[in-house]
Amino acid sequence: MVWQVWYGAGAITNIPPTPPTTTNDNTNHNDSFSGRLQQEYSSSRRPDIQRSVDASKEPPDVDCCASVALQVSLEYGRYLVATRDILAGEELFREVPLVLAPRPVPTPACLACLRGLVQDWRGCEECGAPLCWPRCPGTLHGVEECQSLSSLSLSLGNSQDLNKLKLLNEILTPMRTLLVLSTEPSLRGVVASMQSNVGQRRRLKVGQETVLRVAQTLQEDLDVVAHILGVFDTNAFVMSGQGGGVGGVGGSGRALLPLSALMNHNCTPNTQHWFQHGAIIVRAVCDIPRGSQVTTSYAPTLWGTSARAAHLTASKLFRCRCERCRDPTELGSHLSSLACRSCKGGLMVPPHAPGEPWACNQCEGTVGVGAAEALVRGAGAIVRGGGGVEGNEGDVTNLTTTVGHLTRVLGPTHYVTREANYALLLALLATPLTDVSEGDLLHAVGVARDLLGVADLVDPGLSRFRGVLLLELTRACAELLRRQHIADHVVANTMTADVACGISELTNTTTTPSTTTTTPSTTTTTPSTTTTTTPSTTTTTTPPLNTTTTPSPNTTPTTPDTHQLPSSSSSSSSSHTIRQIQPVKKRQATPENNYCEENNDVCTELSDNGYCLDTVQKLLEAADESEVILQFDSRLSEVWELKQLLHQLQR
Ligand SMILES: C[S@@+](CC[C@H](N)C(=O)[O-])C[C@H]1O[C@@H](n2cnc3c(N)ncnc32)[C@H](O)[C@@H]1O
Repeated sequence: MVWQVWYGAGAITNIPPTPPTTTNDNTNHNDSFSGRLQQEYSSSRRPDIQRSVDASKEPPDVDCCASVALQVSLEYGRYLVATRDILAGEELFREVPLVLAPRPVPTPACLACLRGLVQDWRGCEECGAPLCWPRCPGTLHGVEECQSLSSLSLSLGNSQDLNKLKLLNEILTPMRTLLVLSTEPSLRGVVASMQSNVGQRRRLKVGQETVLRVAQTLQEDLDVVAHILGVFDTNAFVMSGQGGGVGGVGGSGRALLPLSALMNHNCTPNTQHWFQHGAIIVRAVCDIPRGSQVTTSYAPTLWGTSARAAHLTASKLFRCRCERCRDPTELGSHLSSLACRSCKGGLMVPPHAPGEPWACNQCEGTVGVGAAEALVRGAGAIVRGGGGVEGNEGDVTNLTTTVGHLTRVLGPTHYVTREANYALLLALLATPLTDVSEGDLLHAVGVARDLLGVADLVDPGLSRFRGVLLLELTRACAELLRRQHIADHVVANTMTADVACGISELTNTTTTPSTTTTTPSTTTTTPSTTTTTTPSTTTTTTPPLNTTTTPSPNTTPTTPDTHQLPSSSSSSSSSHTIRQIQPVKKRQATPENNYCEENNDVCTELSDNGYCLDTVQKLLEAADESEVILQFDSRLSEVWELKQLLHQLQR
């Protein structure tokens, strides 16, 4: 049974409070609504604290879900565990947001649908706040909010003042939360119990200026505002318009999802989430044994350990100690390792203990921390520079050059190189594949295979990253197959090793592929990965390129990417035309005319169109898998197009 949480009707109100992670704050109760909320918030953090910690020994008490239950520990706070053996692909629950608010950025978003606006936006006739058009069908900008904003006299009227826009987006988070709680008082306990890390934030001065500014503007209690802003920064999910996001309109904002927020972090998570029809859908990506934590990743899974740690300590104020973080090789993916300068092919692996030198895994070479960090910082300039990744997500030429630079500076396995390679893969296959050169298709096959190897290690199972990679690999292979056959080039021994390898890779993505990819445009040495399990993530956002893990004290943690899996947000293409398969003369499969050599077998059966049925079948199986993974994804239609093409080849 899938647990659905729809607030306002049968909402959960029995979530125990957060265990103590901070000392108590000064409280200053009064009779105002905010005072009452603060009172509940404070009481939930005092007498109940001990109880909630003791409750960790009790059976889980989230009562309405058959699959997950709540547990509490001093190390992790509250977290969800599986109450039974859960299978990969099972949906765990769906939840609609309690509150949806724009991201606290200095750019205008329509307050009704949260769609980003170009500079020339229209103001709401009543309060002047940004709307995409006066009758936007989005439902988020209600009468009460409009009245509250009018009373604040922010004089927004089509403002280009970035500070004003930022302030507006900032105040909307507490304003909307307080409005929801005033109409649904039963939910106050839920919000009050959510972890806000408010004590640590105050000590570290994280976001304190924002708290002050927002509290003053709203004339609300400082502690209440601090709690709500802390709750959002600690718990909110970025909800994007993909799949009919906000208000059914398609904007993107921060969503407060109290149940989903109980999933703790792991750098190799066992769930994945999507947004569809305004709700989050949480699904297992791999089997989750009974009693295990149900986890998500708060940082892009493709990022290296230091980048993830910097993000987690700055925005979520904790240090992750998962298996991947403790392993300098990152489960064999070597996403943080650097190319050794002393030997060919060796990798400089980060030390176990901070401050120790990095050591080559093949020769005796070592490099000091300072030099290693300088190399990574240098890569930042490449990524952000004129021809880098940022702003050039779709530019094959620039990305090819960037990948070359990064491969030389950092090595082929480093996460920054692989992120650039991922961007390149998407760019290569973004145009209709019939227009992509054979060389680029072959290169895409090599990159996709390499990244699938990484995914197998750090983001395995039915993760979106893996789904997208499977889709791209299968699309490229299907096009190569179709094209080679049409061109009548496919005879014994003429098929290139890359195509053979690419197609055979589809049949078994856990087999470590050969390490060299011959690229027509560039030559990339694909890193060999030592392990064989699956998965992936994707981000086109440039990760932090420093290795420090200290939170910067004076900055508001950027939660925009809270809980956002490395999303290959750039969907690589919107429409792919499927060409009618050209009739080709039927050939007989013989050892001399054998285009199934990649399977180490003679092609025994051909379709009426002359395609090897074995190969098409394997491509179809890979497409089926990506269909399961991308079931809720905006790229699902591309999987269907691919399958349509493969069915044509099969006939
Ligand atoms: C979204 S909340 C998760 C629910 C939270 N544990 C609670 O009790 O409400 C995020 C916070 O949980 C804690 N947390 C999450 N994952 C963790 C992990 N792997 N190790 C330690 N703390 C973790 C951190 O304090 C983090 O700021």
